[in-house]
Amino acid sequence: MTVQSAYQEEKDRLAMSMNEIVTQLNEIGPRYTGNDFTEQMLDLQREERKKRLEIAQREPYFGRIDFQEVQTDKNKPLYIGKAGVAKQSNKDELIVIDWRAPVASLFYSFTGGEDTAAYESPEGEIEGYVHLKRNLMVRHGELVRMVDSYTRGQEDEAVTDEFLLYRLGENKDNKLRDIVSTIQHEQDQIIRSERAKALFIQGVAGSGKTTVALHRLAFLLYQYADRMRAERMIIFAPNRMFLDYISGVLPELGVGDIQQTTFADWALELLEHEVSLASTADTLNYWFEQHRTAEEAANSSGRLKGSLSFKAIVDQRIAETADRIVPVIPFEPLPGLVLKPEQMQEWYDTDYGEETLMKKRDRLASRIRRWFESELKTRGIADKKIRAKASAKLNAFLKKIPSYTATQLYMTLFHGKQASPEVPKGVAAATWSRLKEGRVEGEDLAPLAYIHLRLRGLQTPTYDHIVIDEAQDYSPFQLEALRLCQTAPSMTVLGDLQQGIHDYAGIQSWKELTALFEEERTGYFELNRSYRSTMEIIEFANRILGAMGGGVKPAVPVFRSGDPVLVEAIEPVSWASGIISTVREWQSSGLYETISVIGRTAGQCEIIYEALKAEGLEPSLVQSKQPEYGGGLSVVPVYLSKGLEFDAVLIADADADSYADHDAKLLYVGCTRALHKLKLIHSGKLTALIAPEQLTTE
Ligand SMILES: Nc1ncnc2c1ncn2[C@@H]1O[C@H](COP(=O)(O)OP(=O)(O)OP(=O)(O)O)[C@@H](O)[C@H]1O
Repeated sequence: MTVQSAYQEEKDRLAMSMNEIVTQLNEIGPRYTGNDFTEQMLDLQREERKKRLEIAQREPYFGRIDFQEVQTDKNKPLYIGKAGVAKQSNKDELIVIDWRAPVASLFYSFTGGEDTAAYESPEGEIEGYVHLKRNLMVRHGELVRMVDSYTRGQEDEAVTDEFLLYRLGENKDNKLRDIVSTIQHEQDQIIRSERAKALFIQGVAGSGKTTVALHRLAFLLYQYADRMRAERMIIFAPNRMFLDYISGVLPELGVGDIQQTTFADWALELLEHEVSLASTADTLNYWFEQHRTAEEAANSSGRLKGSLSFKAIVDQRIAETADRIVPVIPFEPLPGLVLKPEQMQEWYDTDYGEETLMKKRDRLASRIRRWFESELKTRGIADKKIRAKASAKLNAFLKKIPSYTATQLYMTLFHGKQASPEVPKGVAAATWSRLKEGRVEGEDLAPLAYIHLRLRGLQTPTYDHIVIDEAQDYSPFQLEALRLCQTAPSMTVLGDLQQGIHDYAGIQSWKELTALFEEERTGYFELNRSYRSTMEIIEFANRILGAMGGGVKPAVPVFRSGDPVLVEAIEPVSWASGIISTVREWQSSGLYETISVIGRTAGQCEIIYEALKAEGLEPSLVQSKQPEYGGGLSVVPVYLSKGLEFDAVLIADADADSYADHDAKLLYVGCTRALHKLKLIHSGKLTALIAPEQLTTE
């Protein structure tokens, strides 16, 4: 078949598909507004279907794979799209196959060659031959691009990356996008991994971790539709701006209603805002606005409070409290009327089985009260004075049964008779003085959430699946708290140790987190290919990490070449004008949609922001509490740039003063935000993290 006839064939097929989709859409009637429950349910189903069809209408499919099962001689073209569509007249005939369907996995897993390929169907493995793998790009109902990445019998039998490279070369706006049309095999394996596991993903910068996790949620909801619900899934991300940045992906995949939050917001809500959080900006200022040493990070109170040894201290305190719940002395409200401790113990042990500690405590107290009322009634005690005296005794007795909120129990660790000797005095004093005023630091939230869950449990249903992004910044204790929110682990935990810039709170090795789960319930994947940046940028960034040592695996770039990375010395007096002229040049080139000037500190970013604004360049300044990221031209402190990406990045201060030897991860994060263009300027001595041979100038 010639290219022209193949193109015509695809155009005809597209016209047929669009026609079918539009017809089906038009047949969906208006919304039902009455009170009939069955009709309401049917209306919801119709709405669901409408949403899927609208997704299909925007882009019916993006790929085609021709597959011939070994037992047959029929070679079937399968069209893969974001939402499956069956023919109205024959529901068994799929005009579009949902990308999450088992057979669609062939589109992602097939890497070329004449051998048979296979996919797992509910009936077992299906084997066959792939004849064609074709990428199709449809925009506004028109076929705009067609690339064959594999044709059986042609000389080069490996699947080519041409379409992927085309997609990677595109500019980015202010939102992360879905990647269904170009999911790579190693990413697909993670997306389609089984549900009942804690999956850990170590992925280099730009390897698609965030994107993959979001696609995995969409896959799980499709594959386990009978067991998992979007509203019982939750995503933890580092800050609200990041949540805004990723907010477009799930709706585009037809998934809504998944909770998206930060650990701090989640914990504060769980604690019913019993405490308030000292400003996160203060914490960031403390760690990033001045130089801090690795020793300071290692000895930080955050590391201590996130550790399993601190959890052991908390567990011990909970156990001591549990031991004190059932009274060891008899209750005697009236002479001769005795409730024995053995009886209370029996109620406690047998009647309230799996309840949480404080719920058991409350039930025991109610049971004692009921016993008291019924005994008084049986004995016919009506004398008001006697009753009042007995009631006073009851209240005094019940008061002695310990009752705590999470904060109250936590506070006992730091002050007073029961203070833990294992908590260093300075940490105890600082924590206590904050707690007294109802304030906590981020580091207190994991223990508090954990205590709350042990004392009172989760008010909402347990989570079917938990996603934790940037998990290298999580402590083992945080994960232990989240573990209590599930009946069995089903998690996707992703991060990059090389970007672990919050080392005053996070982990040093994945083992610290994986060890919390049974081995057979744990999966570990590595993503080493980086899709975001050009080869030049990745190679440059890898050298920075080389200076860090520690045997970290370098990122492997996709073969996408771009401009060389520029490092430019500039006179201090020309620093601001240098930044302005670079931004102007990039803007006027028309090549880049998103441009970021990345500074080392928030203070420096403010200066840059003002300078750009004075020139009428309309930048936005990214700050720690920001709820949204607007794209365009932005000025970002390096420690807030994590997770984001920009077409062009200017590192504004690559000086030795700004980036000392132990700041390699910070500089690495900054550089790996760039897709196509990276430039670094320095007005003082260049940071030693950049080797002399890395220097290229325009
Ligand atoms: N298979 C793919 N096809 C096309 N683009 C991809 C693919 N995988 C990743 N990308 C793109 O690479 C970029 C980085 O993805 P993402 O932000 O998910 O990576 P990450 O590993 O979370 O990065 P980081 O840790 O640096 O924040 C995004 O623009 C994403 O769309």
